[in-house]
Amino acid sequence: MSKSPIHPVSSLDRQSELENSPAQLISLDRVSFGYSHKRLVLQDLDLEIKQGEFLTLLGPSGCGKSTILNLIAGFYKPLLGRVTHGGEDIKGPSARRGVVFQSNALFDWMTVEQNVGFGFRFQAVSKHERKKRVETIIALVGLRGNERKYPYQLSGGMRQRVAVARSMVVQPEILLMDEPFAAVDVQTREGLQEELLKLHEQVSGAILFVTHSIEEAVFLSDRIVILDRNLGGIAHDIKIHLPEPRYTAMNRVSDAFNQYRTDLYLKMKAIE
Ligand SMILES: Nc1ncnc2c1ncn2[C@@H]1O[C@H](COP(=O)(O)OP(=O)(O)OP(=O)(O)O)[C@@H](O)[C@H]1O
Repeated sequence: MSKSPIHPVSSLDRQSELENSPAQLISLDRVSFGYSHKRLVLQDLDLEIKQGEFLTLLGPSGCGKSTILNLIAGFYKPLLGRVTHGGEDIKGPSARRGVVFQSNALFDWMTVEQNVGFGFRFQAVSKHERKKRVETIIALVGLRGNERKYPYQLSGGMRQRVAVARSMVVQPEILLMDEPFAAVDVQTREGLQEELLKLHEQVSGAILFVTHSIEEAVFLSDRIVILDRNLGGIAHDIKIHLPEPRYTAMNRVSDAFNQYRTDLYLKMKAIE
């Protein structure tokens, strides 16, 4: 991604910045939700996401991670309680909230830059501004030089970068990512994680990330929430303090990383 200088910030600075920020971006307030009358997936759930925060949802299969993401995206409405963005009820999808899934449909007949530019479909942005923003985001996700390629000419990792760029080009206040790197090989996945952290440093949005991987969650997040299927809610809410810049390889092997991993593994085992 971009080679612009990144100023190292200590993890304490980053965490205290988030702690001192009064700005709650997204709020789930006593939310209950179920797909049928027989079972509530979420029960009386409270969750807040701050501006700029990188929050990951972890938990056993079926605990409701994607459901929370879809409620915030505006694809579903809560049965009870409120889901708000900047204090206003979320009534449907909005460009203020970008969504990236495990596999994203790119338009096969459009080039990379046309696919990315498609993010503007609901926005009144001048042609000049569009072009500038498409160029910038393509550089940020490491796709410079591939602007004229078609999806069939790209690897799986590159296609995911296009999907991320398309969601971010409209500068959403939060990016909702549902297992976005689950379908790519391990090495590509590590590269994408590092690039996402750099992107997150350079654009001022929050990220809500869903994954099954404890390692991925620890490497990426400011905060991890573990959901418990039986509670229909939050079992643990953990702040992650790792040295900045977060994307360095050391952060995958340090003692602090291993301690978080062990702690989260045991917590997950206890609720499975
Ligand atoms: N469209 C749907 N219709 C009916 N039930 C659904 C639907 N989507 C999800 N569910 C059920 O709701 C529960 C929560 O699903 P959800 O996908 O939110 O969990 P998850 O934690 O993201 O799971 P996974 O880790 O397996 O992706 C599961 O029991 C699932 O089977």
